Amino acid sequence: MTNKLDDLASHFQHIIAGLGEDPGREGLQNTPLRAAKAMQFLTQGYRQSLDVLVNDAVFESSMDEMVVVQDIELYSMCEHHMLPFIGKCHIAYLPQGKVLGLSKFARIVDMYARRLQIQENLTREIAEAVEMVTGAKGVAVVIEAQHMCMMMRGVEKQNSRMKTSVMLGQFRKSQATRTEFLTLIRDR
Ligand SMILES: Nc1nc2c(ncn2[C@@H]2O[C@H](COP(=O)(O)OP(=O)(O)OP(=O)(O)O)[C@@H](O)[C@H]2O)c(=O)[nH]1
Ligand SMILES: [Zn+2]
Repeated sequence: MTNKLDDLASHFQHIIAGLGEDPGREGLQNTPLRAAKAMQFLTQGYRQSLDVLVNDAVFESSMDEMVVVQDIELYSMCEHHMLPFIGKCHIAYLPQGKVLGLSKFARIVDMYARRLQIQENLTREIAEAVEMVTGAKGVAVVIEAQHMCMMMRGVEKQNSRMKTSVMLGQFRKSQATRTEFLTLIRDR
């Protein structure tokens, strides 16, 4: 019985042959397995859970001012072309008795980014996860990214960036809160 990795590798072998290459030539002999491992890594978010990832790193705190974690690197793959989109994610929240361990923001970003995504859904999923885990009064997420499917192929535009934002709770209700967040991430 073949395992999932071997199965995936055999599909990559067909892809290589389908591209007109010889999968048996020396430089490509281990490529199907490497590519399969790389794709498994890049989609490991499907096999992770928020509970395990947060690992109870939610701490009681009287902090009730805005917390911002900005410039979290983001590597994802668009669900239309399975090509990378790469950028930065900024997250803010207004704690309500609980704060989240700092590294967990990056882990949450990675869990949702390591799936086939569109940027809009990725932004929303990150915001909703932070809201759920922290029970915050509000959560804001901004993603700025460049899409390889627009750069390397298609319209071939090298300098356009897509910005998406999701504002929940207080960030949605209050213009002042939104402005404070947007000013904080702009002044860098
Ligand atoms: N809104 C959104 N669109 C995306 C994202 N990633 C890729 N796309 C777009 O998805 C669309 C797919 O369009 P199609 O016309 O079906 O595919 P295509 O013929 O390869 O399109 P072109 O890229 O224009 O050549 C394209 O406009 C992509 O730019 C994303 O994260 N969000
Ligand atoms: Zn795409």
